[in-house]
Amino acid sequence: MHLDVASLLIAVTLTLLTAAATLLAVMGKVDLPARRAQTGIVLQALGWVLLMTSGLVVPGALADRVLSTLSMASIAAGLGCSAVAFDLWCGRPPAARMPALLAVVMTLGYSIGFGDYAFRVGWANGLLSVQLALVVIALCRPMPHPVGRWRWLLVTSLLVQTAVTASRGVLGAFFTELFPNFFAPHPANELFALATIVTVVMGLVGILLAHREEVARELERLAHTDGITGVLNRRAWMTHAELLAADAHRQDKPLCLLLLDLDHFKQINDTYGHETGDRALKLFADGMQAVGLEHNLVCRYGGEEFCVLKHDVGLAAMRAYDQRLRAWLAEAGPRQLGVSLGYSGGIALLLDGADTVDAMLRRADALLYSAKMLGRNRTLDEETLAVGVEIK
Ligand SMILES: Nc1nc2c(ncn2[C@@H]2O[C@H](COP(=O)(O)OP(=O)(O)OP(=O)(O)O)[C@@H](O)[C@H]2O)c(=O)[nH]1
Repeated sequence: MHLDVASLLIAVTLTLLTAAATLLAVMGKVDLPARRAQTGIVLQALGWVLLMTSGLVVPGALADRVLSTLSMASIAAGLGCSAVAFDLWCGRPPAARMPALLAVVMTLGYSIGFGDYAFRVGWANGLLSVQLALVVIALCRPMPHPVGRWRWLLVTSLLVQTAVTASRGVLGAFFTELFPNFFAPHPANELFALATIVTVVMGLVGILLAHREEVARELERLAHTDGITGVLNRRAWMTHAELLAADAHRQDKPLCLLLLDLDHFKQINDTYGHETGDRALKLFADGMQAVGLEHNLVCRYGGEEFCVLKHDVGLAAMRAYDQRLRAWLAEAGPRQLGVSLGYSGGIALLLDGADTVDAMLRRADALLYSAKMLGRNRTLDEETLAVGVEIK
């Protein structure tokens, strides 16, 4: 079977253009990592179109130099964008500086040394393979969160690309007479074109899988958190709380719950509008987390009610938390919102035996109700209520 290099290179370019068009068409409205991946593949496709066009002009002429240099710049920049996308999908801040620097240095060197064929082929392919190898290393490093098998698909695809690109660099730089031209019939060119088609397809599948995983992670996060305040919603909080209660029973450790309800919240909505009401809810949740120290499981329980659960701490620590929160709100409410925020609360401790989070919530709710009846802006617990004293 005879392989025709020109047709293979056209097939590479078409594959890349198809992959770029597919990513733009099927991903829809996307977040930052997917946008970077789209830009990456579009730039690589553009780079190949420019490379193919450079084959149509007089070799070594100015047009060849300009088209080839732009092509290298586009391919290297595309690789840099893809590297940023992979970092973000892996849950890491993107390390964009090194790929960008390599892309700039490679393009400049290529343009300056264009007249020397051996240099430019060795230089461009050498630095591109370093860029590829760095992406592979980044993908192989331990991840902050579990990632799917798309990682290994991309690693395999990039490793193949690294190997063929590096071999082209070595052949071009040191065995120049055996490797006359990118478009010439040569086994290395045929292998390069075939490997590129295969790796583009693998890369496309890897990118789509990584994007799908990111979307699934985001959906899960949204299902667990409250949209306005960013803290856990009641359902997700209950799941965690029940596990903590089971642990506390097993290890005979304290567990303490505080149920809070903003005072006269309807008035805030009515006076300043719902948007300010929403900002007040967010500020309140921020405060609950800011003063939390450790072991602080916060949720928006519903409407203007919040709940915090602390394990390994008793009544005194929860009372101290309540005081810190009141002090924080007294300062932050007027400053950030122009409104004073007050709340009533009820504290419940996990009791021995078969006590549950549900039962704790019921007890805390009864105390919260008493706090409202006593005039609001106070927190009650079973002890203070029994002796007729309340924290305020
Ligand atoms: N802005 C905003 N308001 C909300 C939200 N959820 C519930 N609310 C409002 O919270 C208010 C709760 O009103 P009430 O149950 O009368 O409670 P309150 O005014 O705080 O009175 P007390 O609890 O008795 O001190 C209602 O006006 C609800 O519309 C929300 O997500 N955003």
